[in-house]
Amino acid sequence: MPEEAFTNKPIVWSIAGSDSGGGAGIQADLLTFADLGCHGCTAITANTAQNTCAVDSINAVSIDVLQAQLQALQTDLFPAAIKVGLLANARQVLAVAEFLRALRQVKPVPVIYDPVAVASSGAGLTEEGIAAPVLEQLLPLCDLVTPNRYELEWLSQTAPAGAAALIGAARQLQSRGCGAVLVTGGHTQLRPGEIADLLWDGDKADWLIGRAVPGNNTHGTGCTLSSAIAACRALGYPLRDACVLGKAYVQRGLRLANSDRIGAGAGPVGHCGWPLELRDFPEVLLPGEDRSAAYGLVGDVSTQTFVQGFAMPDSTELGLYPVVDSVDWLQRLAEQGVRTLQLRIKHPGGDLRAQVARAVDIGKRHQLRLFINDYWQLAIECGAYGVHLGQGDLKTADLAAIQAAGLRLGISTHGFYELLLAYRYRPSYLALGAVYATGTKDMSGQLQGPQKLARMVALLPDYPLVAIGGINLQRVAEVAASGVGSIAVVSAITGAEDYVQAVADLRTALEGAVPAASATGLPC
Ligand SMILES: Cc1ncc(COP(=O)(O)OP(=O)(O)O)c(N)n1
Ligand SMILES: Cc1ncsc1CCOP(=O)(O)O
Ligand SMILES: [Mg+2]
Repeated sequence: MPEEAFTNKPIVWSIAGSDSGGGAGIQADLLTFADLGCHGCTAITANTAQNTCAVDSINAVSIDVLQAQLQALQTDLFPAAIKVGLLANARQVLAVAEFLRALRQVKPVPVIYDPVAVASSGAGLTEEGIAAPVLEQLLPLCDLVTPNRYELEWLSQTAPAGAAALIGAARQLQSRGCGAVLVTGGHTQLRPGEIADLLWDGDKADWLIGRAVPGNNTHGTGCTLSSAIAACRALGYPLRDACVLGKAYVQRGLRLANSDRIGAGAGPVGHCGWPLELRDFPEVLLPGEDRSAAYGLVGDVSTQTFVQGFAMPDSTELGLYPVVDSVDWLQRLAEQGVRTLQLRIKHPGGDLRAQVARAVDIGKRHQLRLFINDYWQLAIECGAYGVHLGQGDLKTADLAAIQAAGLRLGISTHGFYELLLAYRYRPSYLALGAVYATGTKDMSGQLQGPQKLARMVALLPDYPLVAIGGINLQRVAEVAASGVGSIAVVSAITGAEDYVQAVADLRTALEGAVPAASATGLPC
């Protein structure tokens, strides 16, 4: 392996207990960090004696020993994210909170807290009386808290029955000062066969619905989930993407470890590498779905009818896809033989309807796959080939009308969560971006880079996918290595000195490019 493979790994800490059985606690955390490409460090809070059947003893370390570990790490191995797990007593909670508060002054770091209080075997893992210091001192320092149903009851002091009550309890817990709450669904099936995690970020409730995996190898799922989320935050994934990836990682571990026989009790969940298969990823529950009621979303703000399945393009490979702001540009590029095009008018002047009608006419004459950005009503009225919508538009556009009119639908996505959300509609294509920074549109906070792009493309290898954002001739090969079937460009064509040459060069580069398994940045 080349030397660079060992450098630049983000450092993630686990402040948690040791599981002598090797299935949970820091043992699971370290396996997870390594699996996801991070370097794990530990500050051990307790040296538990346990196996797959029972927890025999907890054995908390002293505050001095805990602080010594944290100090040693801080001076040399500053973290990119921290996972906090088992804290054995109130003194440890206070010591960790004090340390995290001071660390925050040096540099803010994402903190993911898995409030381990009860093992899956039912054994209590902490002393009584830690809820108050957790709520008052620790919670406000956490970006995400990941309770299971029992831990949610413990911390919210409620016994939520049903989905709506779970949302209420999650909201209440988040209001104590943490950034977000992810309630894991392993102990409650709101619908048969579905294991749904609830993410409340202070703004919005999201249900991430996974399929139940039969089997007994569930030990360490909570630890693994929270450490996978911490690893993904350290790798630069935003919170929602990190939650989706963490859940997929656990799902993969449950699926692949299913046949393992380790110990006589609940065996350890597997640690089986980066999730690259769609079947391990959760579905994002969408407004208007039939099953919304089971997830407590009855009476929600949405008045949308949920529809799935839009007319598909004639090919999954849409090729070079220029996005232009005028009918004249459409005409010029159609004459160059470009087949996929988008009219994206951001500063309308003159008669918009007439422009869309002219564009549709050019599209028909040249047999274009012509998508109209934003103006979906005009696109329907003028009989366009398709429309392109952003994530925000999904809340307001009449998707049922677009589907009924037979128009194709392309949807913008920025990361794993939005990709999974948009895929639920089964649109005609999914756009992934912004791959690189671009002067055309402010995409700060939404940049993916070629490696994340490749990891997303891997989920949908046979679906029409479009990469967009900062793509130019020099970058085509790197983008195409992801396996994406189309690249959308604005300035690489409309800002070129010679657009005819630019079109020819981009097409040649795209046609000559080859998908590469190494584009995911993972061992092949
Ligand atoms: C192919 C393609 N992908 C993404 C976009 C961006 O669309 P949207 O999110 O609607 O943002 P605006 O283009 O409206 O600024 C796109 N236009 N085309
Ligand atoms: C519209 C849009 N959506 C995401 S990035 C982008 C702009 C792409 O423009 P360019 O190809 O010039 O970077
Ligand atoms: Mg738009």
